[in-house]
Amino acid sequence: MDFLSVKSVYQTFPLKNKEVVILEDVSFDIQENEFVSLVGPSGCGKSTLLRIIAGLLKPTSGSVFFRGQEIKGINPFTSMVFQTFGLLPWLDVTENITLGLEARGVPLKERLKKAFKYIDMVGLEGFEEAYPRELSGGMKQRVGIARALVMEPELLLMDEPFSALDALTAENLRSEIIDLWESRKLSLKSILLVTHNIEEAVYLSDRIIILSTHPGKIIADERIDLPRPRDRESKEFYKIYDKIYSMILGSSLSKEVNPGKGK
Ligand SMILES: Nc1ncnc2c1ncn2[C@@H]1O[C@H](COP(=O)(O)OP(=O)(O)OP(=O)(O)O)[C@@H](O)[C@H]1O
Repeated sequence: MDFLSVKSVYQTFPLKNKEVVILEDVSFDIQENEFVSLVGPSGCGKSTLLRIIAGLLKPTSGSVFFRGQEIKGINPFTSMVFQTFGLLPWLDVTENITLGLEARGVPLKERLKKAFKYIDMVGLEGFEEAYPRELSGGMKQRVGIARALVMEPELLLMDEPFSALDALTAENLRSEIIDLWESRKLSLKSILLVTHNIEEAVYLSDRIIILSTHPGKIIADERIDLPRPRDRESKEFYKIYDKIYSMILGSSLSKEVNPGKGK
């Protein structure tokens, strides 16, 4: 049985009195212990697809299954990390992290115990009572990651989590996420990452799924078999990078040259 299965998902949105197809017949599976990235041109529907998997958006048609069970409503096996962190400015670090647990009805003592565990794990000790405005971008994203992990998801959904950070901070957080995921100490089994950054996708993923745009359709599903930790300078790394890059470029160029194609 597949860990996560997305089956024949279509999504349309209204635009100027017309229904525009954003996602067309999107189907793929993710297995346990896989790190999968979703890449594709801007506007191809990557974030929409994450929201559908999280159960925040009901697709126009099609379904999402988790371990064979159809997800109707919020997907309790997932939590999400956002590009712009999504923190509530009037809550401190601990309160931001425990908000979801509170909504689940977890008692205060247990909420705090779990929050402190994940605050430690993401390296935010000493900042328990800090407010988002007092934190750097990297620290805000650490709160975002702790807030997602404290829900003990089996599948972590990450929507461009590193793209608002400076290069060095992004690099540190990438390594830490890989270490956390590889440690297998958490309930976390698999990660689905949305990214524009092809190098990041090749560095992190077991598989890269490429979406075309207008409408968003899967055009490739590439397995990355390079051993970890990966060497960005290696010939093999470059080869895969080039291949993914050409596929994305090819799909957006063919749409510019022949915009009616695929409709
Ligand atoms: N709720 C909505 N109502 C109408 N249109 C929407 C809605 N949500 C998304 N869209 C449209 O759907 C398309 C896909 O958006 P989405 O954010 O999923 O793309 P994306 O691939 O994540 O883009 P980017 O890489 O730029 O973040 C866009 O054209 C967007 O304007």
